Amino acid sequence: MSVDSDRLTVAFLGPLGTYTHQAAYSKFGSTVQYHECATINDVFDAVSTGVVHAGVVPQENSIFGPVVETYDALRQPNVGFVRAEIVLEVQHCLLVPSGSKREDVRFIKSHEQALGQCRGFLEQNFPSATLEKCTSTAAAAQAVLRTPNSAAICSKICATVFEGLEVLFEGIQDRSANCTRFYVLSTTQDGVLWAEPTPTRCLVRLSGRPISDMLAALALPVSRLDRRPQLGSEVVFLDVYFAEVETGDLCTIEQALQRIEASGAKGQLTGLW
Ligand SMILES: O=C(O)C(=O)C[C@]1(C(=O)O)C=C[C@@H](O)C=C1
Repeated sequence: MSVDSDRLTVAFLGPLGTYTHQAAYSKFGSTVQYHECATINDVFDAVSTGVVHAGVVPQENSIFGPVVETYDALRQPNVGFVRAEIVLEVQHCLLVPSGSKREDVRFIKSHEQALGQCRGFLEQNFPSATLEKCTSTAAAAQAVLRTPNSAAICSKICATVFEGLEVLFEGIQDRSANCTRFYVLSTTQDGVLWAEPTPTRCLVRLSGRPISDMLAALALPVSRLDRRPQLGSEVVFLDVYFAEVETGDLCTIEQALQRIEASGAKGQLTGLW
């Protein structure tokens, strides 16, 4: 779908102030129209139903690893097609209602990923606090304003977005270098204005045969491999694999997909960027 950038609509995991929002802004800037979603699944829904032209979802963090909700969504056919990636540096802060002190904090809220990235800090500084998962870091910041004795792990930006919050600790993730990688989705593979003109990488979803057989049939350089349990199967430990492959050449990819089908497995191109 080819549209002018001022008419382009981009879904992201909201509310304003999430890292996903910052990642989306770093790619699309101020001219597009942003569409805030409450969950990662809602971003996939907005993309697959054509409500928006593009969607941004977190895919992997350098401390805590793959974002499970994103891979779970990618197991289904036609949920969106990856057309770009964004890498964002993530420096987490602990935000509290203005005037609160460290000893007031009994509940710490955040996205599961951010809680995981700050595990060491939390164990050391707040060993008896109750950790509460929220749909995003900015949703956690919003919730802190309604919940006494709570704090949120989120971006410093949330102290500006939501009035009444202040930064108690800064740079609290377990390693100072911390990056999250995001996938940018479009509804289909075709005609995307913002996609790379010459792709160098693709994402292939593989299922149905042992992974060693499927990789042998693929016979292309794989730079990362993720797996999740297969949906709707009665067989235990049957997985769907996601291979990032180091080629953007459609003819080469098509031939690899034919080899995979011939081996009795299923292969679907799920991204090209
Ligand atoms: O909650 C947010 O701010 C998000 O954008 C989600 C998310 C994630 O799921 O990985 C993104 C980046 C950070 O690593 C932590 C959380």
